[in-house]
Amino acid sequence: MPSKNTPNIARLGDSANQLAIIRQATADWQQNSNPFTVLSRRMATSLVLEELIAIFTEVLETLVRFDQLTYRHRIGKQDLVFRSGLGGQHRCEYRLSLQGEHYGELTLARRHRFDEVELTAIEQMLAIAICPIRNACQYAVIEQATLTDSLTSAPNKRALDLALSQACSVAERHRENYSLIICDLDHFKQVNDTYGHVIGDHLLKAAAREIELAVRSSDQSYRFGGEEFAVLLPHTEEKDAQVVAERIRRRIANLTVDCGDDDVTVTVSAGVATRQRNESPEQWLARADEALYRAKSCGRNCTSIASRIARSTG
Ligand SMILES: Nc1nc2c(ncn2[C@@H]2O[C@H](COP(=O)(O)OP(=O)(O)OP(=O)(O)O)[C@@H](O)[C@H]2O)c(=O)[nH]1
Repeated sequence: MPSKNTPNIARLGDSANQLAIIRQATADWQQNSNPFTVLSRRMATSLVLEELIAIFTEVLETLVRFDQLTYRHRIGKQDLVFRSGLGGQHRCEYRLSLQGEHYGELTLARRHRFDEVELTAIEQMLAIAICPIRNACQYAVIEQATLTDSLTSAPNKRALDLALSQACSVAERHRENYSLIICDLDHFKQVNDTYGHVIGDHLLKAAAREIELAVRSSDQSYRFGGEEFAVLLPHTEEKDAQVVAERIRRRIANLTVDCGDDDVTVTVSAGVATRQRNESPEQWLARADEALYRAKSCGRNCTSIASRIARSTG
């Protein structure tokens, strides 16, 4: 049953004439080539910030000439910069905000000044674009949150799953070496039991930071379980990944968290697996896990390398 605010065909009347009017109005709106209508129509088609900025740039260009458009925004840890064209010495800059929230900066540049009419046109276009841009920014925040561990701010298990399957495709296509390290803090239950969960959480955050500091910026670390971390290393063969795992292990062994009377320390065990040809993300992860299990069995605070599995090619 439609609510009292929902326009429905019955309330508009049953006449074929009224239906025709609605259909014609929709067709007019869809075919209208006025840049403002085109912009509002096209901006409603995406929730992806980069696509919206590309649409905005394309439609604005039909109205105002400019040499460069730059949009910048920071969402969480991510700096977004979208740029098209080459710059000029005259600029107009807009700080995009709506209801007190900031949604990035937009800069237009060209070799000669923007006049009053052009500035008005740009501002009217921005007035249309701001709501879709706000929606895309909020969507990106939510999307980022679903990929981020809330305690350590490291990417989470879901992010690792996506990265592993992407790494498998790239590794297969380009015959690249990709390695995976799985690290698990040793006897972490004892830390929680002895010092409490707050200290346990501090230690987890500190361990995540140490792992991040131990790897190159092209590598990515993840918290993928309670006290389990993973590092994905592109273009890295087994022996180099082992060096990184050992560096992580030493950094964590040197880590202390001050808890008043005591300095709490922890060690980590690590398993290293370099992806084999035709290996699925699950098989790769399972081999890294098996290596970790071996490191735990060997007394912990050490690194173990995954066994290679011979595969039939037939
Ligand atoms: N403080 C804190 N503890 C967590 C969190 N997630 C998991 N844990 C704890 O991590 C501990 C993991 O314990 P186990 O799986 O028995 O492993 P362990 O004690 O580290 O032993 P080994 O892995 O065999 O060396 C459990 O006590 C969990 O409660 C968290 O977010 N915060």
